[in-house]
Amino acid sequence: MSQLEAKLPEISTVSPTEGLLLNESSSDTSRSVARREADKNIPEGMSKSQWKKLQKRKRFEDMKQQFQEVKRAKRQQSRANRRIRNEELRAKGIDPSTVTGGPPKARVIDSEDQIPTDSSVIIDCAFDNLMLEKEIVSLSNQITRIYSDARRSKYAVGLVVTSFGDRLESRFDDALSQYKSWKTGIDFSKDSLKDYLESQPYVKEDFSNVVYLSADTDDKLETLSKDEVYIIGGIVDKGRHKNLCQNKAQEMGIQTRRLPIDEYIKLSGRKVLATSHVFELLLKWWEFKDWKKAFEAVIPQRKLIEEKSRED
Ligand SMILES: C[S@@+](CC[C@H](N)C(=O)[O-])C[C@H]1O[C@@H](n2cnc3c(N)ncnc32)[C@H](O)[C@@H]1O
Repeated sequence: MSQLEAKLPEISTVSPTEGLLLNESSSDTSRSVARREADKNIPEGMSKSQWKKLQKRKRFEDMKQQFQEVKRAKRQQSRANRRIRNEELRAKGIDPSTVTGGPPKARVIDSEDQIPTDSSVIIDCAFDNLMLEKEIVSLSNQITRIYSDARRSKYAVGLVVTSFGDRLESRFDDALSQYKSWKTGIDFSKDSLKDYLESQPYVKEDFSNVVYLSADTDDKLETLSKDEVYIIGGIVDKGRHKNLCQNKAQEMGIQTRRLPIDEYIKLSGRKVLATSHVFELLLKWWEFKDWKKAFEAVIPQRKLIEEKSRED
């Protein structure tokens, strides 16, 4: 057991929220004394309930930090255990990679190992005011997923989030603040899509090498090409805003393309995919240069049309 775990035995197996509850259910007397003491420090102009909320948030943050430290220590420990186990196996003449030890983990590829595609993907997040709070949370989680997929992918694409601000930025600041240390692999820009595109030397003045992806066009995206910029709408709207990105692209004079979804996904299913799925599909296309294989790798099997019925 690490020194830290010895110090914090009660939180090593609980989440920050549970940790908070656990903390709050400790001795009533000591808690109320501590609270009475804290109440004496209520800043002027702040109500008691605002002060209580602030204190609760502070306790939560402290607990979260302790929880993360324990998790980090556990990770280090399990890495050390694996090293020892591998050395023991090697000493017995066994190649550790041939011995199964749990599910394989996706490797984070060093960007130098990635094959450049010379293409970029922009996640256009200009739709903050059209989303519910829970949809903002969902979008922020999708962007986190996109970042991690981009880092794990064999192929490198330039990745930019435009119109980063408002509630989306607050959500990242409050709950996903580790994003500030993502030094490579993604850029967060406060610029609007138009300003960003106009400031990039690799974007042609007439936007002819830019493609906005939209489910609402008949034109199909046959292949991806180097030197092109692909835009994906950064929005979760559960189908409320049909044609939103299609219309925006048209107004900006940007061509639109749909994924060749009818060919590979059951027609009864929804044809509008989530932002993160579309990004993942683009990465997989670069890997396989084949939409069928890309769809198979990203979309749940039950949604894929069987090869036979497709031929029929
Ligand atoms: C959840 S969808 C947003 C739908 C939104 N109502 C719109 O107007 O695009 C997120 C984004 O993923 C991309 N997307 C989703 N399904 C697509 C498809 N079948 N073909 C091309 N792009 C798609 C689009 O860029 C879209 O803006």
